[in-house]
Amino acid sequence: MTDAHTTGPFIAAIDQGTTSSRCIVFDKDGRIVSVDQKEHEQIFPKPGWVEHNATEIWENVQEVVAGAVVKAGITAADVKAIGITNQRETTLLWDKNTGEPVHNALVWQDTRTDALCKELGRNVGQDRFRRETGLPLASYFAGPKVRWLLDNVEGLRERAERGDILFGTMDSWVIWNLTGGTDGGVHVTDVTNASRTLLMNLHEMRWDERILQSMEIPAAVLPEIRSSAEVYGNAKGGVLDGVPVASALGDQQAALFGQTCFSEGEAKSTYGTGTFMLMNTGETPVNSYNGLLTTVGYRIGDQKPVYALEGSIAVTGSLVQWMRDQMGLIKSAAEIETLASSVEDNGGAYFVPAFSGLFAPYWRSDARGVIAGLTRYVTKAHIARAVLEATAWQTREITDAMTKDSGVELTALKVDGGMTSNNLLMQTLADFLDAPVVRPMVAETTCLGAAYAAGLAVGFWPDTDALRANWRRAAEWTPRMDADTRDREYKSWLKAVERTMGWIEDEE
Ligand SMILES: Nc1ncnc2c1ncn2[C@@H]1O[C@H](COP(=O)(O)OP(=O)(O)O)[C@@H](O)[C@H]1O
Ligand SMILES: O=P(O)(O)OC[C@H](O)CO
Repeated sequence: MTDAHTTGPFIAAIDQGTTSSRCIVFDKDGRIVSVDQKEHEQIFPKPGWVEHNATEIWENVQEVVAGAVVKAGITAADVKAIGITNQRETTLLWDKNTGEPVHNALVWQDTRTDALCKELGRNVGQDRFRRETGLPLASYFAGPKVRWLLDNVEGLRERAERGDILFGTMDSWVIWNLTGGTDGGVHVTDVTNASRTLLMNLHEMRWDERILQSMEIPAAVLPEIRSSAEVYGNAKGGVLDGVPVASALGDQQAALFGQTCFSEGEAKSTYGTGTFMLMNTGETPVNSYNGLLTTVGYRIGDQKPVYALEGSIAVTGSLVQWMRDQMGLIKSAAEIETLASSVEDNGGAYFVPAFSGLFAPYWRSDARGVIAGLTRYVTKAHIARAVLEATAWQTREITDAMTKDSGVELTALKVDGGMTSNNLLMQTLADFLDAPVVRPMVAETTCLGAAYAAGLAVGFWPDTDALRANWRRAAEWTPRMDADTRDREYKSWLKAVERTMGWIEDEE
């Protein structure tokens, strides 16, 4: 049901995430009117391989859109635009004549392209990729996943070269289906998603022909690159039939937008399955010399693109899930706070969750997880504490790199995402960063950002100043730890990180 104080019209945002798809309906003040959400299966065919069934995902998306619209008690006529946001880099190829995926989607966490990336590094050179795309050559990104599919699904390369196959990250897949699929669906992506493929020239916002050649990817499979806020087409069929599909942003860029980080130097960090900190660097891409990514923050219509520096951490909330599902040490994610709070400190234990190698600032695919400092004294409560500290220390490493690259000292950090409901974690974060941590009223900043971009595209909101006015602080944590303890603990953490490196040998 709609909130008693809200009247239409509304914007609907779809977030196709790593663990679930959700749809949220927002009103003009950026308040949530209704939410619907559904999880999808995580498929682990081999160690290091992670897949999603894209057909299941599209069915879930349709279900949650219908669910959110019904819960809001509205119809398509009340919805001015649909915004899309998505897990980034997750890669799908499908047949444009049948609409059938040719293989499960390869998820961003999947490491099967490690060897391919090493080979590309030797043949083409790391520097070329960094220079043209802003990214290090790593299995995280979409391009190598496309190449793997073309090389490993029988007959696929020929079909792709004939023009029968489409590539997309989840934004493209959802938009294509939403706008009609085999019946005239539009095949597009936005600049933020394209900037995560290792295939887009970051300076010119176009597919890079030389990189496509060296990756052996036919241009015929690629979607058109569009801005993050414009009408791509109208929804065809379903409960939102006829509503303009008016934004697409990778989920982390959407959170930057939803946190209204529209000025240079403003940053946010989102704590979900993984953690991603983005800092707005304005209209110029800033090169990173400290292990961060240079990426597109957003582009509104035909305005200039806005760039960002990003620190990506692969494993944060998923470590809590692992403690729950694989270790059985807690029954719910929230229980980690109770368990960790039952002890004063980590008891000397440090947990570096390098399950998919280490992302920023190291980019080491040969690293694997380590629990260091174990003695008989350590209990499961100390491990729970070390799990939470791992997220906070990894954030600290990224803020250090951001300061070095941008020259901007962190004065406060805007946070969002599922893990921010953990007060102990938020306090630990403020302690380790030695800076205040601030959470906004609407913690669903990813959907909010997609809604804001779609709303700007159709004139629902006039400009970014109107969006800023909606941002309100809900909670703040200030640092309490003394400098000596912080420095000593940080040194121990860094020592534990060293122990993770070089675990995987080349031939593995
Ligand atoms: N109270 C909590 N303490 C620690 N982690 C939590 C808590 N609640 C949820 N999480 C973690 O947050 C993640 C879910 O956050 P969410 O923002 O929905 O993630 P995503 O968008 O990546 O699916 C899960 O990995 C879960 O383990
Ligand atoms: O779906 P999330 O929130 O885990 O986000 C995943 C990121 O976009 C991966 O780059």
